[in-house]
Amino acid sequence: MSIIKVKNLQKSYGKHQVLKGIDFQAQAGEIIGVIGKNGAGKSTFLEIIMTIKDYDAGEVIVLGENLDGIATNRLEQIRKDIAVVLQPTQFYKNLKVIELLRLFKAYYQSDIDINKMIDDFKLNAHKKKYFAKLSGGWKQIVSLAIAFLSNPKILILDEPTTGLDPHMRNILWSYITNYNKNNGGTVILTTHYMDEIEMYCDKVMLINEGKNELFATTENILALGYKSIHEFYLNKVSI
Ligand SMILES: Nc1ncnc2c1ncn2[C@@H]1O[C@H](COP(=O)(O)OP(=O)(O)OP(=O)(O)O)[C@@H](O)[C@H]1O
Repeated sequence: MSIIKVKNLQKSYGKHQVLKGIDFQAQAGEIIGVIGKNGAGKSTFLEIIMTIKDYDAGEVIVLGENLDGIATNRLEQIRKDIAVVLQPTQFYKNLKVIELLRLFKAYYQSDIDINKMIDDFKLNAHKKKYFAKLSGGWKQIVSLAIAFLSNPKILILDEPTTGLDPHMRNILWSYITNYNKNNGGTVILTTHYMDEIEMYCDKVMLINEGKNELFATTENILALGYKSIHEFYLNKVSI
């Protein structure tokens, strides 16, 4: 089942055209990595499909709805099915972890058991700490737990593991892949870590010079003769 379909997507900031024609598709249950150099337009692309940024031309269909001219009530309906984890945020600085989880459980009217979630995410030692005082890795893990409270059909992650140590990266990825396996949810993320693309993503989209230079499975890329996705990236993208 097609979850997201994007055709010839274009977006400029003033005179600076960032996206010059992106074609993209996500099927239910896929994990898709979006890669490209700093400033390539990855976050812009994610913000458009998470419905918080306008675009200039092209077609964007999310959960069967064309975003162009969509009615507000339908947009709100789509947004309920999308959860987003942006880069570590200080938004919640005055709340403790347990308070945050309770707050968002109430907000999403979630029937998820918070105590089980705290166990699953190994948050027992941290649940009474203020969010602002957690390390970057635990902030990301709490943000991910909050995102899961809405039981989203689509999970969008902007550089979820940037700055995390290898264990924290592993823990975060195990939650993401479990969510994907257990709920059949679709995950779309950006990362600069090519090993993560190779290990965890079904497909990869490379944005280069405003276009999707490639949209393929990781197996297909390696079958082209590259030793790794890292080698592929260095070969395809100039500084
Ligand atoms: N609100 C904005 N107004 C003007 N220019 C913007 C705005 N947001 C992004 N840009 C520019 O658009 C380009 C793409 O930015 P974007 O953040 O989408 O890239 P990115 O691929 O996510 O980069 P990075 O890997 O560094 O996070 C950059 O040149 C950026 O400066």
